[in-house]
Amino acid sequence: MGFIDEIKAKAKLGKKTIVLPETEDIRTYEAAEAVLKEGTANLILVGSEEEIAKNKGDFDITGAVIVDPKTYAKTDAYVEKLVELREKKGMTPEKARELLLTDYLYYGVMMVKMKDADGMVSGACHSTADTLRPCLQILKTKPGVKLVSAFFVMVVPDCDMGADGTFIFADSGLEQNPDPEKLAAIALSSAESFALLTDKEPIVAMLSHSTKGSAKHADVDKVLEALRIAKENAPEGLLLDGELQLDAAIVPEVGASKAPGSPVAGKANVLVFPDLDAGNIGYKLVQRLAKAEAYGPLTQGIAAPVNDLSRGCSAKDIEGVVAITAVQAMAEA
Ligand SMILES: CC(C)(COP(=O)(O)OP(=O)(O)OC[C@H]1O[C@@H](n2cnc3c(N)ncnc32)[C@H](O)[C@@H]1OP(=O)(O)O)[C@@H](O)C(=O)NCCC(=O)NCCS
Ligand SMILES: CC(=O)OP(=O)(O)O
Repeated sequence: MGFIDEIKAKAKLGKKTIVLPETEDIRTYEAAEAVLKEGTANLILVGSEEEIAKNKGDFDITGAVIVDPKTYAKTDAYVEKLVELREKKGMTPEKARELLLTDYLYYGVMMVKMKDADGMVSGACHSTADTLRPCLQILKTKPGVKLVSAFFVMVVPDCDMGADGTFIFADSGLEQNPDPEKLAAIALSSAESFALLTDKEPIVAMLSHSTKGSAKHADVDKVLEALRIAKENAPEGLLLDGELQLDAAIVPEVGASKAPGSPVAGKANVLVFPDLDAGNIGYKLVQRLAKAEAYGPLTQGIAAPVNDLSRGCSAKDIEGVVAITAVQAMAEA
């Protein structure tokens, strides 16, 4: 079974409830039909009956619960809670009501916050900043984790590197220029995400344009400092090394020649990029040129699972991310 089929099989056992707030986008309905047919999650769609009937085309979404913020019985409770959470940031009851009635992403996040849903998936027609800002503001970081970060699960066809072609790429979606402490936190969260989603041992490479001192630069020093911090905080036995170039990280012969003795070189399956430019460009290169499946940006370190999508995603990508979100929610329970 491939990565996503294994995830779907797990998701079916938990049957979590996932919110899809982007009811203006036809891909939402195509994905919803597939999710409901396969039984990987229960679904909540946010919007009015009329909007949804107009936007859904011929897709069959029987079984999805439709929540209209204007009439839903819990909207007042969401307004009250949002004010309580964001009062110090200037949130008033009037602003909260206006926001929740007009921005379905905020509404969906409040449903997760109030435990009326187990997770949310959006980002097919909203930028990552607009998708993640409500989650960061309302759900916040999980206790004991330094920051929320974003990763992709990449499944590369006909590839014997990584875990038979499956990798995590991080951070490819959120933290623009992580300092060493943040980069270390990204590495440790990514190792946990890999273990959770693949049931395989994470092998973590801190990527750079240098391998073991082959280049000198402040950017290399940043990765080395991140590695030092990550090692200090890592669970015992975690395979983690750097600084490694991409080829040294994933190609066994290159790893053996550039970084002999490294426990990671040549077999890494978790790739930690030095910044978001590298991570975002890197995932899109592999997705578009190697025709890899790319699931994400998935969040980690957040108090409840809310995941993003690329605006270039397909309905199949949404369907996959719904199943992944359900599996993350099962781990939270
Ligand atoms: C996600 C992002 C929008 C957050 O930044 P922002 O909008 O400027 O918002 P702020 O910095 O005001 O942060 C909003 C809240 O989120 C929190 N936050 C921001 N980044 C965070 C992180 N990585 N982890 C945890 N909390 C975070 C802030 O502390 C703040 O909380 P507060 O409002 O309670 O004080 C920003 O990091 C971003 O644009 N990232 C790049 C996204 C992108 O374009 N990716 C490429 C395509 S995938
Ligand atoms: C992840 C990502 O790059 O998102 P988008 O393509 O929507 O900017």
